[in-house]
Amino acid sequence: MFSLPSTVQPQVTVPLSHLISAFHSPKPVSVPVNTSVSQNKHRDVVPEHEAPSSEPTLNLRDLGLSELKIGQIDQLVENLLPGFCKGRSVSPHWHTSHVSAQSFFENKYGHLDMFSTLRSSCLFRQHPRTLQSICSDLQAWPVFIQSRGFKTLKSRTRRLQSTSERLAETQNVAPSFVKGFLLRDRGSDVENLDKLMKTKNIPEAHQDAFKTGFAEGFLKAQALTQKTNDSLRRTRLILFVIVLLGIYGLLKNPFLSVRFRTTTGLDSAVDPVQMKNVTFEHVKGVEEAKQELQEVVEFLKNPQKFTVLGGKLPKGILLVGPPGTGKTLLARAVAGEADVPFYYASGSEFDEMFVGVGASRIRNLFREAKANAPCVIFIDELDSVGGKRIESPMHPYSRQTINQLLAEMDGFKPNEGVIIIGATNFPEALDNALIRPGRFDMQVTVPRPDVKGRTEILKWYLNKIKFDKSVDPEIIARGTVGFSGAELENLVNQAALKAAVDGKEMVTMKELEFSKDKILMGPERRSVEIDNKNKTITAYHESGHAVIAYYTKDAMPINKATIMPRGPTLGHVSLLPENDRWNETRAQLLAQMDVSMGGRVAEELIFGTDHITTGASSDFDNATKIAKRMVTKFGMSEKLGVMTYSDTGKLSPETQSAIEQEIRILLRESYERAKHILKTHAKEHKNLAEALLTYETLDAKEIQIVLEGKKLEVR
Ligand SMILES: Nc1ncnc2c1ncn2[C@@H]1O[C@H](COP(=O)(O)OP(=O)(O)OP(=O)(O)O)[C@@H](O)[C@H]1O
Ligand SMILES: [Zn+2]
Repeated sequence: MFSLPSTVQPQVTVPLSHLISAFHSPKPVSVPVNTSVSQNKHRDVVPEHEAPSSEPTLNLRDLGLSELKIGQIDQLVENLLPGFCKGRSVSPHWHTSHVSAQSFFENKYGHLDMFSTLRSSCLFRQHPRTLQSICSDLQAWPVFIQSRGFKTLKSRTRRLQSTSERLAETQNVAPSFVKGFLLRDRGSDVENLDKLMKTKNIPEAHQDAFKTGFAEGFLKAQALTQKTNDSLRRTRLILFVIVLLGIYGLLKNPFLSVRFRTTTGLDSAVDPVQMKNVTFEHVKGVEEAKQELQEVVEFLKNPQKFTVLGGKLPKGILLVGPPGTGKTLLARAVAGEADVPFYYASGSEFDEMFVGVGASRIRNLFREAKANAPCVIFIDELDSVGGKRIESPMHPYSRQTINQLLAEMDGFKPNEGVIIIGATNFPEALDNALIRPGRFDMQVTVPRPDVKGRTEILKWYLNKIKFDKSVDPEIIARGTVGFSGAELENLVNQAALKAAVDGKEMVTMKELEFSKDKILMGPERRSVEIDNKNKTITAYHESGHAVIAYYTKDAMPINKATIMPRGPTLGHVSLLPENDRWNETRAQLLAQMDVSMGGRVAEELIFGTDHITTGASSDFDNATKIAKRMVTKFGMSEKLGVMTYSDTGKLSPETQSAIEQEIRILLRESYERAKHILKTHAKEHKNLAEALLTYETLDAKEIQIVLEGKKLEVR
């Protein structure tokens, strides 16, 4: 009899299938009745199961456990693996002596298919844990299949062996027996068990304990193995998930994804956009460019019409102009007018560190475009892909990319209906091969808008917001020389924001002027505390500029004077050209110099030579630049004649000193003229300075009222 004291420690292990076989042995010798009944039943129903089993079948007697009762085994199992036996009774339909693995794969190969393990591991754990189901589970583990799980068994044995050894020592059981049992052939091991009991003269009284220990050890080992295998499965599952995540992450990696996208043709650069909503109507102030592009639109609308007549249109059009002047907008408008797909690509997208990636993207782009002709391909920042083919460590494969672009452009016929529009701010940086006939052979300049263009652009964007009737876009346009379309759009937007912040319902000239100054000179610095003395100096300085501008015939009309600090300045006077000046006369240049001098002259006249300030430095910069250009570039000096002096550093010392002298004379004469005007109009100067101290900012009309000696209406 197995007595199952809970203190008995596990000692050795045998394959569970042996134990199962033992339960259902067809040769019960001294097995109690209840066991033999179920075994007989089993034999009656499925006798064929026993014969083909390749697994050594052992019975309780073989194991020396013939006196072990089912109830005892249950109790043992329940003690060691609580819950395993819950509700278990020897199932009447548990009739197999050969325990098959869960799948064909396992039966065939002797180990688990990793994927099926992962798929089914959860389900397994949810099965009712009858001994049979546990056995089935355990059966699947290679360690329990003697013929195939040798390695695992050995390693596991080693682990258990060490436990057994320790226990054997403490319980006076020879370690050699344990080793022998585990490592040798099962049949002889079982014999050894019986023999050992005899040879070691284990007393009868201890034999039960020995057997119980034997069985308990087996079951504990099963539990241990199950745990190990569970955690092994879990680890495998976690590893599998990590590997999957890793693969996903790698594909998301820019380098790999670029390769992936390009090789699969999924590059985002080749997604066309239908440009119906953008037309020439949306592009203002660049009439010439629009006219030149009109014929391209006609061609895209009806390519056959052109080819029938033998006409040949350029393959590539190069839009050249400063940033923000509407090149992209124009290209979109071409596609929109013709109602064809628009393929946008930025040159920098092709500028790849990796060999072949840029070239491959170009190939993809052209392949897609040709398949969807007629269409427009727009390559922004063409200089970054089509720059001169220099060897640079920064762009090691740029040569390949340009060559690919050239090859693609040569690769389709003019009548295929694909128009390539490139845009650049630096046409001089482009590779010569790109701009020869047959490639980008048509150049369209998109300049900064003139005053008329600026007015149109301002009107266009003003119409998108609420603005007061008093707003005169032309005045703003006159004060925004050199602004691009994008900057004008920004100006209107900033004015709208300012009006909203101030709680106004409409945008007025004030907000527009405000945002113009902000863009030109930086934000207002209202928080800056300027003392009265400095405020007074600034007021006289600024009104000095204004008075000179007002009384000098060729000076530009005044737009505004202010002593409000903004950006790096404490105040300023803005002048408005009536029109964009394409040329300037000598008188106009001298007038500009005089106006610049006005600030310092005012300081000197009002506060004395000892109290002049540093505030005039930028005025002198400006005046000196004009004087220098008059002498060295415009041939406006009698002494130095009609000659240009580009690199003054390389000139002879005599010429250099002659130039310097001429510049100095021009500046001194200018200073004297300014002084004369301010002395003559000292009263007006004073009135204007006081008005500025009172009102901070005065517009053109108010300045005129003050200078005419009239009283300003209280604001
Ligand atoms: N002539 C214009 N008419 C109307 N809007 C314009 C004009 N020029 C620029 N804009 C506005 O400025 C925005 C930017 O212009 P766009 O991108 O076309 O300039 P770009 O010349 O292509 O600049 P970049 O050289 O920096 O690429 C446009 O979306 C448009 O809102
Ligand atoms: Zn000044």
